[in-house]
Amino acid sequence: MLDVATASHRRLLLVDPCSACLELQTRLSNAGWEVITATLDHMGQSPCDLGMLRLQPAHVADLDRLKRTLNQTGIQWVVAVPRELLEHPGVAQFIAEWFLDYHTLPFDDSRIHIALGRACGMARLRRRYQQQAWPSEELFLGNSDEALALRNLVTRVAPTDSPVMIRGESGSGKELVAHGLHAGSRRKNAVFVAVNCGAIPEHLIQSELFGHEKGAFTGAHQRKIGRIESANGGTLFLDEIGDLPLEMQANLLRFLQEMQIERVGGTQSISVDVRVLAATHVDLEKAVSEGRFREDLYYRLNVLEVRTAPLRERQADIVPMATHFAQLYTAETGYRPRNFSSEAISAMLHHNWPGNARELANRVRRGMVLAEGREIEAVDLGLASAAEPEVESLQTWVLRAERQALHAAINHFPNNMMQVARQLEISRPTLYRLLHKHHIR
Ligand SMILES: Nc1ncnc2c1ncn2[C@@H]1O[C@H](COP(=O)(O)OP(=O)(O)OP(=O)(O)O)[C@@H](O)[C@H]1O
Repeated sequence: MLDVATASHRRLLLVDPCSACLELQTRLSNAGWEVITATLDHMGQSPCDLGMLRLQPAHVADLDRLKRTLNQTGIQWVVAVPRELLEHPGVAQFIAEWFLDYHTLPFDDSRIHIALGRACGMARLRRRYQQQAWPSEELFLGNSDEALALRNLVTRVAPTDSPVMIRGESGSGKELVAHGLHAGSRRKNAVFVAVNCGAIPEHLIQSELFGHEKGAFTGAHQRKIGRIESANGGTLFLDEIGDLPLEMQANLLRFLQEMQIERVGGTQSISVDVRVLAATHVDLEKAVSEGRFREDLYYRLNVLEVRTAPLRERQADIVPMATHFAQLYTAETGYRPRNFSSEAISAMLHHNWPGNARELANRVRRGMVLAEGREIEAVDLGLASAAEPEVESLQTWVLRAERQALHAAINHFPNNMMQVARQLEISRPTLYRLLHKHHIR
C-alpha cells in the first residue's frame, strides 16, 4: 500500500492558527515539516501525518461538534492550549481522551519540536496498528481520508462493548467493519456469529435465532441451539436488520433488554452474553417513520453508528484496491501478473461502482481471467472504455490527466516513489505536491 509519509517528509495540519502559530510554521518548515494551515470549518481532505489544533474558547463551547469534526479527519491530533482553558470543565478530560499530546501556550520551540516529532511517530504507529487490528485476510483496504477515518472510528468503538449500527451501501464493507469491531474487542478470541436476517425464511427465523427444544413443532426431532445462544461470549452480527419481520423485532428487543433467551418450546430462560452489531443498507429512519421498523429497537441497536462510504466517494482508493485484488488473485491462482492499462485505469476512475468493493474485486478477478495482452484492459474488466466525456473546461481535463498519470505510474511502481517521479519525469517534491493536491496517499 502506498504511503507518501517517509521519515524525512512529515506533514502537519495546523488548524485555526494564531499569529504565534504562523511564526512557528516558518520554524517548523525550516526543520523539514510541511505545514498546511486551515480553519476547523474548512479543513478539506489534506492527507497529513498529524494535526495540531489551537484550542480556543469557541471550540470548548461545543465540544461535541469539535469531536465529530476531529473524528471525520481520520488523523491523530495534538493540541496547543492556553493554560487557562485547561481549567475549564471537561477540557482536561477531552484532551486526555482525544489527543496524543498537548502543549501549553506560549510555544516553547524545543518542547514543541520534540512533542510533534514524537506524536508523528506515534500517529504512524497507530495507523499501522489500526490496519493490523483487522484479521489479515480481511483487511479494510484504502488510504483515502474516508477509509482512514473509518478505521480510526472502528479502533475507538471496538473495545466499548456497545451495540453498533453499521450503515452503508451493499458491498461497501459493512461485514468487514463488523469483523474489525470484533477483532478489536475483548471478545476477539471468542466466536463471531453472522446472521443474514434477510436470507432466512420468515417461518424459520424464530427458531434460527433462538433455537428450539425437541418436539417444539412438527419436524423438531432434536434440540437446536439458536444463533444468539451459539454466539455466547462473542459477537452476534445481524446483517440486513431492516429485513427482520416486526414480530421478530419485538423478540429481539426483549432479548436485548434482558440478555436472556427462551428456546422455542422451552420454558427455561437462558442468559446469554453477546455483543450485538447490526448492519443495514436501507433507510432505517424511513422504515421507522413508516412503521416497518420498531423505534425502540432502532434506538437499542443504534447506540453507536459507523458508516461505510461508497467506493465512488473514495476515488483515491480505487486503483490501489484494484492492484491489491489483482496481486491477491495472482498469488491465489498462479495467473500471470499483469498491470492495468491506462485505459483500464481511466475506465475504473469513471465507473460509478454501484456494487462497491465487491464489484471491484469481481471485475478484477474477471479481468485477470480474460486478459490476453500484456495488460488488463477496460474491456477485460467489463467496463466499456471511458465514455466520451462532455466538453469541460481545460482545467478539468488537465486535472483529470494529472490524476490518471499519477495513478498509472503508482500502479507500475507501487512502493517506489523515486521510480514514480522518474517515470513521470518530475522531481520528488513535485510528485509529493501533486499527490497532496489529488489526495493520493
Ligand atoms: N475496504 C475494503 N477493503 C478490502 N475489501 C473490501 C473492502 N470493502 C469491501 N471489501 C470486500 O468486498 C466484499 C463485500 O464486502 P462486505 O461483505 O463487507 O460488504 P457489505 O457492505 O457487508 O455488503 P452487503 O450489504 O451486500 O452484505 C467482501 O469480499 C469484502 O472483503
